[in-house]
Amino acid sequence: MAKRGVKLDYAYCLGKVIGAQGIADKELVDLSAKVAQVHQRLGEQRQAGDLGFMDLPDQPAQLLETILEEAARLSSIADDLVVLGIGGSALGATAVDMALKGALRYAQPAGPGGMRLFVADNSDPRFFGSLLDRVDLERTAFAVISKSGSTAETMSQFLVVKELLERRLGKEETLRRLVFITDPAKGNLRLIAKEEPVPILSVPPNVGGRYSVLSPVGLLPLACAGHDIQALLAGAGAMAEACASPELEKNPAYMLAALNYGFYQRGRNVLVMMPYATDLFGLAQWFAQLWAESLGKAQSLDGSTVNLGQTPVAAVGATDQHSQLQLYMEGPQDKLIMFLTLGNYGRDLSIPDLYPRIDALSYLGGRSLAELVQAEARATAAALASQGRPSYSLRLPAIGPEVLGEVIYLLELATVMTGGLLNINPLDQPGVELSKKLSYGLMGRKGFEAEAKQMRSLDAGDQYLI
Ligand SMILES: O=P(O)(O)OC[C@H]1O[C@](O)(CO)[C@@H](O)[C@@H]1O
Repeated sequence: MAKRGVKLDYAYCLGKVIGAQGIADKELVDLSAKVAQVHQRLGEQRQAGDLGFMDLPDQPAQLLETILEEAARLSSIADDLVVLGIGGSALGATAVDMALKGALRYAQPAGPGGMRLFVADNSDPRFFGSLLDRVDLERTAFAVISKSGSTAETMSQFLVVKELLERRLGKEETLRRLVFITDPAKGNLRLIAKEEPVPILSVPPNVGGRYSVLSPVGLLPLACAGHDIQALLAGAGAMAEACASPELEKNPAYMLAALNYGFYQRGRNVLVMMPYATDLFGLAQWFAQLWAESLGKAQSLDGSTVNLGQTPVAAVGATDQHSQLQLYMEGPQDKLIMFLTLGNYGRDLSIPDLYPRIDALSYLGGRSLAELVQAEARATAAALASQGRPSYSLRLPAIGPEVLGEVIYLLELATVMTGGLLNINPLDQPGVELSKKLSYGLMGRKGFEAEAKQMRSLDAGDQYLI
């Protein structure tokens, strides 16, 4: 069995530790039976080819070769890679790049460590325009990532960039700076690539956007940025092995799902992911999409209206101890906290003892910042537990590609298991369609005249206060 580093500590979820708000032994037994049933269903779905994300740790060597070759080609002609993509086509690459290169990664010059990765996941012209102003177009490549090939934000950015590049560099040089990642058979990017020779990689059809970070969607940008994508996949593979058992007590993804589900049933409608590392904030944002789009559903699998879902919140420790913790400690008993802690920060700064006569400072002297932030993580979980407020911790030995692969796979499988426990479909997202269609109507897209009309009737009119 491959070596694994991530551990799940759930002591502060248990009734015997935190009292009546915690999960009792008997409940765990009941949850265990439910999990075993869903495990069987997931097995059938996997057999039917519906759970493509579970196969991503074991991708064909040939595909990885192709990804690495394309990354080498792009980095030979450009210093920066701009991803044009949104949602699941953006958040995974951001999460891993931010974790591995640091939240301040844009401040680093591009160099032997790989290309700088910019993820332009918004059609906001102020943001996108200033990004285009800052990069050197001659030394910038663009990865257009859209499974559907029709997402308005991504496709409009592509049109802007294509025209800009062509005007500046001509058609041939423009095409050299592009790569498409999309569905293997359909969509507008496929159509365009038939006419214009742009390299194109496929998103497996059975892998939805938010489960796609370990497919070319995440792997190509990450390889361009110089990250070890094989190590990322190896970590995911090790976690997949560790999550093979149908037994709750032997399967960390299932335990995570059971805890989230158990607490949701008890009215904990909010799940806060709070890594104690600024560089992991992108991971918390990636998880927010995974959890929200997968579990926020109107209908159960039997067709009845249920309107379920636990609201994910992305927080970061210790920063949000001084922003949100007051609410978590004393606000409604509707939250469950998932901490991510680090055994090793990869670097440390010792705190000098500059004022030995000031007690409120001298205790810090001789300690280190890693000791402080680790103590704060422990203290926050303990403080919450003392008020009967549950939390669990994913303990990461350090930040590295293997560990991130483990966490990604763990959370994806936990999400699908939670969907099974809730008896909803965690793989679709019907609720995002209406606003897309109404936007098409507003923007005058052919075929959406009815939506334009609907929009006029829905427009409530303006009621200004000032
Ligand atoms: O990759 P695409 O097709 O551009 O979709 C981007 C995102 O849009 C959504 O469909 C929701 O609007 C997500 O599920 C998806 O990750």
